[in-house]
Amino acid sequence: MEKNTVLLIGLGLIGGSIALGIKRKHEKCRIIGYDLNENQLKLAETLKVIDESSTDLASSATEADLIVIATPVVQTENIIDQLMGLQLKKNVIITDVGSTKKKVVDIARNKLGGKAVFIGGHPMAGSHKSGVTAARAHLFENAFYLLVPAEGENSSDSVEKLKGWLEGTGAVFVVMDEKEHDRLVGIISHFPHVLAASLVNYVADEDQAKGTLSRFAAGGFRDITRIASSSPEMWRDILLHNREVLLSLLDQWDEELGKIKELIKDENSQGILDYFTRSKQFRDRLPGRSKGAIPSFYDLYVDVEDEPGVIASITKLLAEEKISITNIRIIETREDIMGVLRVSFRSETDRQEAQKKLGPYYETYLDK
Ligand SMILES: NC(=O)C1=CN([C@@H]2O[C@H](COP(=O)(O)OP(=O)(O)OC[C@H]3O[C@@H](n4cnc5c(N)ncnc54)[C@H](O)[C@@H]3O)[C@@H](O)[C@H]2O)C=CC1
Ligand SMILES: O=C(O)C(=O)Cc1ccc(O)cc1
Repeated sequence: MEKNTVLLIGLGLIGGSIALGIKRKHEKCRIIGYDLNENQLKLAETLKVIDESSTDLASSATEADLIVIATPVVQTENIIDQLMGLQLKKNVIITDVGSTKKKVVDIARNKLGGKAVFIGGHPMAGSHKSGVTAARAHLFENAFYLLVPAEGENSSDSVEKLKGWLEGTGAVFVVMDEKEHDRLVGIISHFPHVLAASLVNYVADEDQAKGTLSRFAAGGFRDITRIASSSPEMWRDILLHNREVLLSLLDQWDEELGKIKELIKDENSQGILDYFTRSKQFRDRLPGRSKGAIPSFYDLYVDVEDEPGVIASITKLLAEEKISITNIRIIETREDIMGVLRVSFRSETDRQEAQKKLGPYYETYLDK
């Protein structure tokens, strides 16, 4: 039987993770990678994220049964344009992974017109890291994966086929239309990135003279600005694509800030308390790591004394149980005595076992 062929265009964090996810359930398929950046392409092959690399997009596309476009969203528009002029396989499915859907799906609908089935895709997990070295097969485990078929309900067979291809990602698929998609992710993902960047830039401007603010920047500031370390190019493209939604959210935001401004001005103690209580209640009820837009990293926080050998002691305990660590980092020093170590695992089971093993020796907790 002929081997199914997948073409992955753009081998960064997301493209690489999709390739690894596809291989989990389709071991025999052939994954061809294409990337404008030769280094990423070579790395992807060396790391066995893809089976072979291509420098000829056109000829690889004509061999593919599935084409996944995993480039920044403005590039995705150009790539659909290029694919349009080619003689593609009859039943090829084209999908993307971009954070915005309206522009891309509109273009696909107008340009591909029956030549191929286009189903927009958006895995709702990721990281502030870029590049194929950060790619992980489990990156999307239990995360929502939004699907936006260009042909609406007419493409339900193809949607099932695509879900089959992507089954190994472990994601939870939800189908919606492009308008609903862009508003939803505009609110819960794009807008928070704008706020994080603006907060950091504000502090940076204020900090210029003395450099004291960043020295004292506490956990809260770090927590809500982590995503400001994401790729500027990727976020530029997202803002250009989701312009209308973001402009309307910024207007509404003025109103929201106006409310708390009034409460402070009026020294309205009860009002301020209610404001924070309401937000705490909503935040506390958000789904945990099992589902949602928060990336599925399995982190365990460990209180440790800031002294030599502490990391070695923890890794030794975990090694005794053969629990693999994917990352380990000291994230905070408290009063120069205690530190918080964040240890990341591959799965929820590993995290639970680690907590059990470290429990008798260290105080551990799941959320910082
Ligand atoms: N980073 C994240 O957390 C998430 C990103 N996304 C979406 O995934 C897409 C990719 O993002 P990342 O993987 O994070 O970026 P990345 O920067 O890690 O990878 C993008 C890759 O695309 C390549 N590329 C750019 N233009 C190209 C072109 N015209 N032809 C071929 N290759 C090209 C780059 O060389 C790079 O290797 C973006 O559209 C983004 O909106 C979706 C969910 C999460
Ligand atoms: O790391 C984070 O907090 C993210 O926000 C990841 C992310 C980035 C872009 C997306 O379209 C979806 C998820």
